[in-house]
Amino acid sequence: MSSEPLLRVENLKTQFFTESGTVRAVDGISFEVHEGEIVGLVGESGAGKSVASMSLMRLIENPGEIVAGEITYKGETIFGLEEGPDGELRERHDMLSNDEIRTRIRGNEIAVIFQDPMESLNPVFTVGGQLREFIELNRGLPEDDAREAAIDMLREVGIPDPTQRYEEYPHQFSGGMRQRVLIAMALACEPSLIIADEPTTALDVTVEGQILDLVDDLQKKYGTSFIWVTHDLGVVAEICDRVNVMYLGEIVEQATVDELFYDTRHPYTNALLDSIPRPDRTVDDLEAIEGVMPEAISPPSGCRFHPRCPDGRRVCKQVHPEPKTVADAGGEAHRVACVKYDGFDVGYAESPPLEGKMGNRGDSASATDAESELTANPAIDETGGEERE
Ligand SMILES: Nc1ncnc2c1ncn2[C@@H]1O[C@H](COP(=O)(O)OP(=O)(O)OP(=O)(O)O)[C@@H](O)[C@H]1O
Ligand code: NI
Repeated sequence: MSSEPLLRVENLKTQFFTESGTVRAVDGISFEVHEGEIVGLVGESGAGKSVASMSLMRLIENPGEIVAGEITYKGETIFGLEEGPDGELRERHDMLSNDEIRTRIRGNEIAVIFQDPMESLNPVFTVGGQLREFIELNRGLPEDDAREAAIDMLREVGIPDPTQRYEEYPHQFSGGMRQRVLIAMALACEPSLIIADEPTTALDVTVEGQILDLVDDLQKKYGTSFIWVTHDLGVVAEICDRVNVMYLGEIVEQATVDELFYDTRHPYTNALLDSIPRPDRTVDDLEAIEGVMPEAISPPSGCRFHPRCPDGRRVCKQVHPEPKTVADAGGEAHRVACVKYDGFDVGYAESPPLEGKMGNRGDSASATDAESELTANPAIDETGGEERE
């Protein structure tokens, strides 16, 4: 796409400075969101999806901090650093102030929908009252008009008898209906971008499907862009236009939805795909991804996925791959961070398979070499960091 993106994130790094060390929760991610598109952030628990989302709204709190990168929204700088006269990095002079972020950006320009509506809804006030107050505050409408707008929004998101439900309390709504209320609240100020952090994860599949359909309709009607955070590639397939696959704080694959599903490149994306339930497979056929994701506090050397990767070779332990464009589908770059692809040129083809991975792919030419070099225990890598099986 050639138009200026709505949101541009470049080399974003967000870290938490904890007693046990620095958690590199988001470690240099770059992506864009264009007007009117739904962009997925997908990955397992702990990949850094929520921290990335919160960073975009500058909602990271102590001991966390955005330490590098640039976030540009509609040409304005949400985050950016520059070198000061003493060589120290400091916030850029054109970076929006906390006040501007609070009054102009959050809610009005960029809204968020969280997984648990009960965290966003106050149990002691009526649903309608909360929505009305939100509209009063953010759109500056008088009470009666805000009430009417609130009822309209409830109707818009498919809540039956909105005038009556307006008077009810959050606990009187089902999970799906509460999630609809949050969508109404997010849409109330007609933001250009909505960040939805796993909003359907707690719902059953049927209700989830209904909410995804609703979002699809509303997206078309209002032209709102979305960042959709999920661990479920099934959800991605249903509503996203483009996808960023995250693993341990990094984006390992980035492509349009069609490219990602029909020309999957990264072994981690493949593993995620294999773990999606599909009608043509029984639960027994599902392949769980081997191993667990290591901690972001001491990520594995080289490619962070190498300890779990079926295609892992010795070079994967040594070289840390930055995403590279491997295909260009109609002007939409398909990027992947995996040295087994052309263009990385780090000798993947000649590199021996990692111990414990042999036999997976048939190439065992240097198996003995690999065995003698690596420790006998596949759970320990060269950096000394421990992984669990
Ligand atoms: N306040 C915090 N202090 C320390 N570490 C944190 C904090 N918040 C998040 N992290 C760490 O940052 C990393 C990324 O977490 P994040 O919540 O973004 O993951 P996620 O991809 O959203 O996972 P999930 O699917 O479980 O929501 C994790 O290692 C997490 O432990
Ligand atoms: Ni999360």
